[in-house]
Amino acid sequence: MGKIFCLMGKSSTGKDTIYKMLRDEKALQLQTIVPYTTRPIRAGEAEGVEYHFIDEQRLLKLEKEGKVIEQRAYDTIYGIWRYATIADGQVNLSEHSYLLIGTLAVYTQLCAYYGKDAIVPIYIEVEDGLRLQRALDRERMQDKPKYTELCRRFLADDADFAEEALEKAGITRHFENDNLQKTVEEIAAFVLSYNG
Ligand SMILES: Nc1ncnc2c1ncn2[C@@H]1O[C@H](COP(=O)(O)OP(=O)(O)OP(=O)(O)O)[C@@H](O)[C@H]1O
Repeated sequence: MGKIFCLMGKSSTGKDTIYKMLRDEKALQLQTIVPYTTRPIRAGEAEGVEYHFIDEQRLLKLEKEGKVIEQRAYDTIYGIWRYATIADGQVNLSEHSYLLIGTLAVYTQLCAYYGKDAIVPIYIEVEDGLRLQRALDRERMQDKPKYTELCRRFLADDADFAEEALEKAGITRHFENDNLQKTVEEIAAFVLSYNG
């Protein structure tokens, strides 16, 4: 039986970077799940690649049809953006294992939908000062840096990933992302211990 490996961590801990490296590591044979969002499509993104871009009405319809596995809403300075994983036939755990990036709430909802045994948490951690530095460096490279949003997310992180909440969810193992190559190797070995 396959697993869904759920990468989690505060903002700028390297989830996206690590996700791409694990996804591209052929030996791990991890499939991806395209999530859905109501946020506007960004330059460089394509429908069905990073996300399926849908509007609120479509999401509501999917919800009524019982197809929403998990969803979350972010009250951004641009309005409410929703993100969701939808039961649209992408996941077949009898054939494959999957990799996705989630929040603690996503992890909990996935456990409720698929059963705790099917979901493996991978919690990534970076010391706060270093993490803020990486966030700032990344933002500064954008055409229009959004420092207010960066600060909002940084402050929200503590509540989203409170230590008690992690413990309550049974997430005890933490992967420190101090050295990218080493961290990815560690996580890859962890994934292989399930799949191998
Ligand atoms: N081990 C590392 N050493 C140095 N820089 C790193 C390391 N891992 C990731 N980074 C850099 O840190 C920044 C944040 O990484 P990334 O965008 O992957 O994080 P994220 O957790 O997906 O962030 P967010 O949740 O905010 O979208 C990027 O610029 C990335 O290149």
